[in-house]
Amino acid sequence: MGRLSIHKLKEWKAQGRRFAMITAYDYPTARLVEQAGIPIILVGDSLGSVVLGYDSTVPVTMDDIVYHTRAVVRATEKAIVVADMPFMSYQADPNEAMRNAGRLLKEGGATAVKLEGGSHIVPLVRRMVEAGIPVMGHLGLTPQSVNQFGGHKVQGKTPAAAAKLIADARALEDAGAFAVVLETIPAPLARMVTERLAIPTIGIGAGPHCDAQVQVLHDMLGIYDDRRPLKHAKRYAVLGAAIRDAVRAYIEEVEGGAFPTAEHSFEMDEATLAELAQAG
Ligand SMILES: Nc1nc(=O)c2c([nH]1)NC[C@@H]1CN(c3ccc(C(=O)N[C@@H](CCC(=O)O)C(=O)O)cc3)CN21
Ligand SMILES: CC(C)C(=O)C(=O)O
Ligand SMILES: [Mg+2]
Repeated sequence: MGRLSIHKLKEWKAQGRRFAMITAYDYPTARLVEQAGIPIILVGDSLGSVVLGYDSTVPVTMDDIVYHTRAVVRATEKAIVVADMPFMSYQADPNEAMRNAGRLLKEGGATAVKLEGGSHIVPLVRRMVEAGIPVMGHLGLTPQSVNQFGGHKVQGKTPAAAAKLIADARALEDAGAFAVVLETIPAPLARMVTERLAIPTIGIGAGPHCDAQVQVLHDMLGIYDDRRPLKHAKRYAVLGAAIRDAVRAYIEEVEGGAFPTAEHSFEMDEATLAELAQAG
């Protein structure tokens, strides 16, 4: 049967059908999100924050993304798997960018790649699409530029910044991008972009009018229930507390001798045991 086609997404938009994308970085979580019916999985460079413990996405490498993409691809058969191109894997040199994008498809097994940025990456996006590499765009709060922005701040708030974002979105569509992520921008601006494009917009902190939404899995699942929740994220579960409680119960049972019992232990037959005892 194969994976969902990227071309379906434009049809879904035309039909007014909304959809969800979610991040996953490993085999068990990718399996679970596919079983739940997610059509698109993003192997986001947010893995730097949520699984590798960095305080931004800047340190994430090509090798990190390839490694995690392979695990996600092994776990799934239907979902479109999009791999984030990490910081400095496409900004320095277009030829290197092409080879890196190729690696994500050839070695990683991804269906598509995602790049942050607007008009300045449009020629590269066109070249990738012409080479057979499906590209998802990413505008607004592009976390790889956190040091340029001076923090994770709402983008596109001034008339000039909003106009630039709309122009960038159009340029990405013209270059052949199959969808565009809009991150942390005012909801009315995301609505305007959504109305003006034929390709789907995928929002995160971009309001309810986008064609699709994306969330970081670990935020949704409440893995970090001790941190202040990000405004754009909604906790659909509190797995942090559930994991901590389970590990506490395990520690207590080991320390108190309640685990393991016969139920989780293996027997030996009486004859072998007798022979062993005799041998001294
Ligand atoms: N766990 C996690 N979730 C994410 O969505 C995420 C990451 N990590 N790491 C990579 C980037 C960084 N992102 C971030 C990080 C912080 C804010 C933040 O602090 N937002 C403020 C609102 C910003 C404003 O008011 O201008 C907030 O209060 O949530 C937003 C996006 C999004 N991505
Ligand atoms: C938040 C999404 C859009 C992302 O780029 C990531 O998870 O890295
Ligand atoms: Mg990312």
